[in-house]
Amino acid sequence: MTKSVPSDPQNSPPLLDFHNITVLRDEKKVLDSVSLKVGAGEHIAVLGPNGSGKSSFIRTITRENYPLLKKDMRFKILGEEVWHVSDLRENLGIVSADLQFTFTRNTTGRDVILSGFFSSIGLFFHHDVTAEMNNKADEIISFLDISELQNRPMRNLSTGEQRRFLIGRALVHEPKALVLDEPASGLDLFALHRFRDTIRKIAQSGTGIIMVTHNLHDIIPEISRVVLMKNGRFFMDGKKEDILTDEIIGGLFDVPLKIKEEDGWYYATGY
Ligand SMILES: Nc1ncnc2c1ncn2[C@@H]1O[C@H](COP(=O)(O)OP(=O)(O)OP(=O)(O)O)[C@@H](O)[C@H]1O
Repeated sequence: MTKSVPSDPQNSPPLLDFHNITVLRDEKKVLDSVSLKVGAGEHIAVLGPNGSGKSSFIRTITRENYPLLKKDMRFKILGEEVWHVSDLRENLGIVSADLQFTFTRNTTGRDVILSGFFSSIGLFFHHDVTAEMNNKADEIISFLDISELQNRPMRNLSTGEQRRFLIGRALVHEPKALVLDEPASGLDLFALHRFRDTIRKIAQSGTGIIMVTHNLHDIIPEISRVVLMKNGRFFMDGKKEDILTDEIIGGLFDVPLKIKEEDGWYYATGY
């Protein structure tokens, strides 16, 4: 059965409440005693260099990674410690390049969106697609402006086009938050522009955003909080304008650089 979670951010439990979480993969600590609380409806970016543990963090949210059991750990999502993965996926819309890779096949874009109702990779004979599901898919397809692409197989769509169908799939359950892993990778300038507009609209509608990235320019103006990650640890967490400075970001990536801000967007230059 689907868990019911209150939708009013003021009265909702935190989206994430992690305390002292350690994850081992082949004896390597990919997350090393991390703690992070993210409020309902909050928009945050986790920024870190290659190999810092960002994807491991996302896989821990999506319960593909499990933390070591410790006495004082907390591992809550939307107020709950224990989740069935399918319930979790209804509450969190996940978009990642990993997921996109699994969908690069003959499934049509529309079926990719509909498969979100069944937490499956594509539609199969036992999936009973109702009129209500089809109506929701139509609504999302119109919101994302992908109606002309909907009947094409995913493998014939560009990276940016595929990404929009994955966002559509993530939206079918009207999730409490979107969880985005390097969401803009592989997009050209036009696709990036469309993608950012879409994520901004979703953020403005009150859906929480948790984005991991190594690119400053993925951080949409709606994201006000930035957490820095290195070597499997979160080592700084604060307001975007306090964190995105020449010294701090230059130190994070070990390269001298200058940060520029324009209309709420941040860019690194001079490296
Ligand atoms: N299964 C595994 N076994 C051993 N080490 C692993 C495993 N998976 C990830 N790692 C290591 O854990 C560290 C964190 O990897 P992760 O993919 O989370 O980093 P990332 O910040 O997402 O990197 P990128 O930006 O390059 O995608 C890396 O050093 C990686 O080599």
